[in-house]
Order: sequence, then structure tokens, then C-alpha cells
Amino acid sequence: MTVYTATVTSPVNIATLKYWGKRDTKLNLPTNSSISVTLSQNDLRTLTSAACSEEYESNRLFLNRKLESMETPRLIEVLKDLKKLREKVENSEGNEHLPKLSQLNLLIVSENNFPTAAGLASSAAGLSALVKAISKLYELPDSLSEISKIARKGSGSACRSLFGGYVAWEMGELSNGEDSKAVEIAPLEHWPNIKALILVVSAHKKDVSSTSGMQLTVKTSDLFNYRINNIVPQRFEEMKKSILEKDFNKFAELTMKDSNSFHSTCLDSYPPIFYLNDYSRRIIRLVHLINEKSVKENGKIIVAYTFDAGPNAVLYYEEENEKTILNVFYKILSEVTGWDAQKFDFKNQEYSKGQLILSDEEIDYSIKDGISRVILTQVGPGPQDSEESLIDVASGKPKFSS
Ligand SMILES: Nc1ncnc2c1ncn2[C@@H]1O[C@H](COP(=O)(O)OP(=O)(O)OP(=O)(O)O)[C@@H](O)[C@H]1O
Ligand SMILES: C[C@@](O)(CCOP(=O)(O)OP(=O)(O)O)CC(=O)O
Repeated sequence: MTVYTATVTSPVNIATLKYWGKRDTKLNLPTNSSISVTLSQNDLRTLTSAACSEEYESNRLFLNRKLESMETPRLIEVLKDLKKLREKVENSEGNEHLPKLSQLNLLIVSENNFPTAAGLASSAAGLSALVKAISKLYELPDSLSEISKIARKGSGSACRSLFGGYVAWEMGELSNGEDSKAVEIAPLEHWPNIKALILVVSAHKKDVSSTSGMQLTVKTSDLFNYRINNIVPQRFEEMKKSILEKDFNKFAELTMKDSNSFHSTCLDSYPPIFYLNDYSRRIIRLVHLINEKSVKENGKIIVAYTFDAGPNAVLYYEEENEKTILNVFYKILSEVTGWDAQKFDFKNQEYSKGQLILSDEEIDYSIKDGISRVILTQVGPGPQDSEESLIDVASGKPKFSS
């Protein structure tokens, strides 16, 4: 039995300028451009193997060892596009010898090393990994931006995970979506010292999916039109500039404002959508308190929060301020899992010497009741090739099944 396989890993990305709203639900065309930071795959990643063989009787997808349907409208579109590009390769001159992979069924085996559908951008990592693994299997010559248009059809935010570092998704104008693609603003190496502390407020499946939440907002929120027409276009340019200039003050301010603006349109939807909970709000207050102190001391904002369609907080900061920020959060959350001694030398931190940016009275210790886990991570690269296949080439089956 001949089995062709390819394996990749792909990252999560967390938007600093949020995608919220579609102008075309079938093609996943957004109502505004967005910006994100790609996070390191050492901490959060999808590992996906793709295979095709004449022996496969249907397309199958195993996600975290469970068989999932591949007959969803989005996956049908994604596969159709990828097969079309493979056919083009097979039909081009000089390639007559290539196997006709476009005519074979696929087996996809994928694993996320973090909770799926819990507001940790699993769809972005998952769909970008799926598209990248099949592109590798098909040996497609197309650019990452081209491939990002296919990932976009799988899940909008997935298009941004094809690049590392700092990424824009340009909304485009065309009705066929051919200009709605991800592009790199700056690579990881440009601003490598951006770190992220993720506070997992809830790892449960969320109540209102992004897909249906944004549809309700588009239909019912009055604020929404103001956001996409009067706020985002200018913010998009300003945020790109702040990244290119490594201006953390500006980047942080715009990131926090945009998270708040997006959640305002959720609240302005009818009926309202609540993604933030009371712990999220306490974290917001604490971040502003830290920044107020820091601005008083040296004029600098040192940490930014952002929240996706759920209560989890992602805090961005520069490595040089890590001690100051983690000292506060470690003091509150030392009993929560996720503090990695290799990344954060908490035993030697300055708080033990009494050098906290906040006094004990200013710290809201109740935050610890709502946090189940912390993840310490940082900006990272785009999808990577991997040798760690989840499919056994000899049998053509998922490795976990043998
Ligand atoms: N590794 C994967 N391979 C293929 N599909 C995946 C993978 N991981 C997640 N998905 C798809 O993404 C869906 C989860 O997306 P959803 O938007 O509900 O949650 P999320 O991405 O974790 O949260 P958010 O996008 O709000 O941050 C899963 O039900 C599955 O269909
Ligand atoms: C709040 C967000 O995380 C929304 C992400 O929405 P999805 O990309 O999950 O939605 P679909 O395109 O319907 O799959 C903001 C963002 O990532 O930009």
C-alpha cells in the first residue's frame, strides 16, 4: 500500500486588533482588517499529519483521537480549493510523472496540546495546521498569503497563523475574497522580546461561538458600524506603525482599547453577548493599576490585556518588564498550575525583597479564585515541518489506533 504523508505544527495567534463581523459568511470575508501576534509553539501548538492513499475509502479527520466530520461546509470548501491547486500542479507541463494525489481521499490526524474550543484560538492553530499539512503533502508552490485564503475559509482567524511574528489580515474588497489574505507585518526577529502571560479563566467550552456571536453583532449592534467605519481603519494603520517602531506604549494602548471596543459591540448586541466575566474585569482593573504606577514612575505602559470570545486574558509585555509584571501575578496565583521554573525564576523574585510595583493592599487577591491555569509564552514563528508523524506509513492508520 502506498501512503503519502506530511506533518506540520502550527501556532495559535491572538489578535491585538480584533476580527469581529463577516460580510460574507460562506467565504469568511471580514468587515474589518485585523492584526495579531503569533505565539510560540513550544507552549501552544497543533500537530497535524495529512496522508492520502488509494486505499482510503473516504476523507477522515481525527482530532485529539476522535473522529470528526469532514463533511462540514467549511472543510468541503477548504479541501476543494487545495485539491484544485494540486490538480494545477499535476497538469502542468513536465509534471506528468507526479502521482494524482488530487484524486485520492485524505486522512488527517491532529492533536492540540491545549484545550479545544475554549477560547484559546484552537480553530486558528487547527485549521492553519490542516491547510499547511495538506499543502505540504501536495507540494504546492503557492505563497503563504495564497494559502492563507484557503485557511481563512476554514476559520477566519486561521489565516493569520500561517505567519510568525506580527501579522495582518487585510480584509480586501472583492466579493470573491481573492484579496482577503494574511500578510506579515514584521517577523518574529523584528520584535522578539514580546512575551505573553495567558490567564485561563475558564477552560470550558464557550456558550456563544465566535461565528454566531459575530453574526448577531453585525445584525443588531448600532455601535458595530461605528467601530468598523470610524475606529478600525485608523487603528489598523497606527497599530502597524507601533509594531514597526517597536513602540510598546502605543501598541499596548491600542491593544487594550481594541479589546474593549470589540467587547462593547458584544454588549451592544441584542440580546447582549457576555464573554468577559467578573474575573476578566478584575484583571483589567489590575492591569490598569500596574500601568498607572509605572507611568507615574517612568512614563511607560508596561502591560496590555486582550480578550477573545471568552473570559481568558492574554497579557502582552516586553521581556525587560517581566519581573515587575510576573511578581504581581505570581503573588496572586502562585498556587495555580503553569508556572514553569525554567521560564520564571519565581524563587528569586524581587517581591520577596519587598520591591513590588503594587502594595499588598492594592493587589486583588480574589482573582485567584477564578483562574485555573497560567501559560507563560511569547511571540513565535509560523508553521513548522515536523518529523513526528501521527500516521503510520506502513499501515496508513493513525498511530494511536495500532
Ligand atoms: N487541530 C484541529 N484540527 C482541525 N480542526 C480543529 C482543530 N482544533 C480545533 N478545530 C476546530 O475548531 C473548533 C473550535 O473552534 P472555536 O472557535 O469554537 O474555539 P477556539 O478556536 O478554541 O476559540 P476562539 O477562536 O474563540 O479563540 C473545533 O470544534 C474544531 O472544529
Ligand atoms: C474574537 C476573535 O478571536 C474572533 C475569531 O473568530 P474565528 O476566527 O474563530 O471565527 P470564524 O471565522 O467564524 O471561524 C478575534 C480574532 O481572532 O481576531
